[in-house]
Amino acid sequence: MDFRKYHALGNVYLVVSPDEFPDEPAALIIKNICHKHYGVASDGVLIGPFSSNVADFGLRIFNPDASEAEKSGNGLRIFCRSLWDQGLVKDKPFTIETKGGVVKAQVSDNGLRVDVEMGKVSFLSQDIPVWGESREVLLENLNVMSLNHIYSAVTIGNPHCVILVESPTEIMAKEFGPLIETHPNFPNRTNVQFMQIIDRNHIVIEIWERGAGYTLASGSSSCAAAAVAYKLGLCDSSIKVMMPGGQIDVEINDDFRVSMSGGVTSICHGSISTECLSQLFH
Ligand SMILES: N[C@@H](CCC[C@H](N)C(=O)O)C(=O)O
Repeated sequence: MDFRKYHALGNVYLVVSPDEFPDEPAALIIKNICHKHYGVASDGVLIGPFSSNVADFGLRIFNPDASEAEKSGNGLRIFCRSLWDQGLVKDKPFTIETKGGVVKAQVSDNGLRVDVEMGKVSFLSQDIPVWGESREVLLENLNVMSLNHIYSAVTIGNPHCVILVESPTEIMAKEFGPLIETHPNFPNRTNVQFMQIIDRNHIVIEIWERGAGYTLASGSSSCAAAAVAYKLGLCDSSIKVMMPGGQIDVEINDDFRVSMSGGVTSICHGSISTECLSQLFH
């Protein structure tokens, strides 16, 4: 199975052609591919381009636990870069269909930078989803390990739970992230961000990703956290999101449509052996 490996600020994805998957991708194969010891080491697998009736290209996004994500910001930027590397796009805007909606993207700086209009965020419980009556989920209480967290929830196609803290740490994300990801409030599980407001245009986040665990950066998490900061009146509409892996620039317009811009780096191309794909290691 041939793959292209990229990272976006340390968030690693493999891009694989749909031709490599004549059937529905098996969970074992996705898990093996992503495994850091038994596979190629990746935060997810991007399968595409598919043909699409509503966009220029179609994309499916898989987490390392083999769950399918509706959207991924870094995944999308990486997929755009792989299209550019294959000569399928140039420097003009184009569209991509994901399970979480159609996005518009543009590659620039000789493939090194990609901008994506990620779509409109919603804070409504039924859209995210979060259990309970219909409401915008802003500054609610979440009790985890006898500690009360104040969280806001948002979807940009995939679900996010943003928690305001004074100083986010990796330990915080790793300790509380898995418990919040699977908290009964979130029927589809959730991505989790611990967010510090630096000033009106800068935030810091630490991330725990649904189905992937601790990651150095996340595009949809950046958009979600920035949208919450803007919604709560803590930041302006132009926000630099700083993560352990680097920075993503997010713009939010008046009707909460969110765009992001950031770097993508090619790591390698390769081929995964059949024996690696099919053995049960874990
Ligand atoms: N790394 C991603 C998010 C990938 C999907 C996520 N784990 C989910 O299940 O929603 C990003 O850059 O957005």
